[in-house]
Amino acid sequence: MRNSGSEENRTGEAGEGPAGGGAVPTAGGAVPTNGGAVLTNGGPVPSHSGGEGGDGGGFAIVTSGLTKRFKGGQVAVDSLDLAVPGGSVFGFLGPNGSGKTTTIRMLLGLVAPTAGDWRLLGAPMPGGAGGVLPRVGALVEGPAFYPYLSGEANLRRYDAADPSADPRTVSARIGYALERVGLAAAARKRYRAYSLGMRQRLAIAAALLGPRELLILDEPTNGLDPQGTREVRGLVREIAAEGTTVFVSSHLLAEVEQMCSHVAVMRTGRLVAQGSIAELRAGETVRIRVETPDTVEAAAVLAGLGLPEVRLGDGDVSAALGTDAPERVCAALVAGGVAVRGLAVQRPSLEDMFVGLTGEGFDVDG
Ligand SMILES: Nc1ncnc2c1ncn2[C@@H]1O[C@H](COP(=O)(O)OP(=O)(O)OP(=O)(O)O)[C@@H](O)[C@H]1O
Repeated sequence: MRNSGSEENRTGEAGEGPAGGGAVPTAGGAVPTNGGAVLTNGGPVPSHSGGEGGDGGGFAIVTSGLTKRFKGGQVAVDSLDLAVPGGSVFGFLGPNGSGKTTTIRMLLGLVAPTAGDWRLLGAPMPGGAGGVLPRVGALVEGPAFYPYLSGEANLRRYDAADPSADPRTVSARIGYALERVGLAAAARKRYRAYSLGMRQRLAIAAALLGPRELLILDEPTNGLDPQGTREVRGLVREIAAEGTTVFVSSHLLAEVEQMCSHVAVMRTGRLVAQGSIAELRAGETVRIRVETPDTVEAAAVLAGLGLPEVRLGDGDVSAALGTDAPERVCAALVAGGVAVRGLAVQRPSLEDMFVGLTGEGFDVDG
């Protein structure tokens, strides 16, 4: 998402136009169906792609060989095979410029792929867009909000631009969306008086103006202060807990680790890793570290328990824990007369795991 950092300036005074500058309304049926997209076949879509979105029984998004080469030859997305399980909170992780926004724009039919196939909620795209996009809420590049209108009035204007939205139910749907993002009490406040976090929550409300099985959010915390970031992360978790599949891009590893059940990692347009965080963690080495003045004795106890990779430090000893219970290790140390000053179970961070997977560091710039 590119709106949030600079939006503050654009909306500081009562301007005459919407604040999001050039944004495409992407909630539900407002997304162009892109019927004219030319696809070349990058390979068959996996057979497991036919499931429903939010029930956990299938894949909400599947791409096969999805590729975007811009005029001038730059390949922004290179033969991408994604499988986003229904019901997951799927973190789409990658440094700036790695192809996340281009992928999201292709998924929503906002830009035509050069090659490849994709399905949303089981429907082949772009042909199925008319039926599927009303079930998909999206936040990409930020909706255009008028600074001098209230949050509620902005949502009314936004909804009016969606041909699939039923005007008879607009009040109820807006009420629900504002309630859902915690802005009911601020519904009548002017947009320009909203904090950054409130603005972003309003943008998410715009994506929730209908019942959504899939929510696609492009860097929803970009440019937010810590409070706004917490608000948006909490909201994403709540929406996911209600059964909506959430596909959220981010360039922040720690954010994905906190918010997501699954992750895919992009680097210069290519997918370098994909899976559930639990799967990715399955191969990790958990270590136990004991702080003690009795390092030699402690090392002997750990070795006696059969723990591998015992390492002696200055005032501490560590070993690979495997599936052993830390309390058993603690009891053995105490029984062996070791003075235990501290005991810690150390799990590698997601960043450590990606370094292990990709053989290089993750360029975190946030
Ligand atoms: N319309 C375009 N024409 C030419 N090149 C483009 C266009 N849009 C994006 N690119 C290039 O494609 C690459 C991927 O950009 P993209 O915006 O998809 O990455 P990103 O991971 O979303 O990064 P960011 O978080 O900075 O938006 C970049 O090198 C970018 O400069």
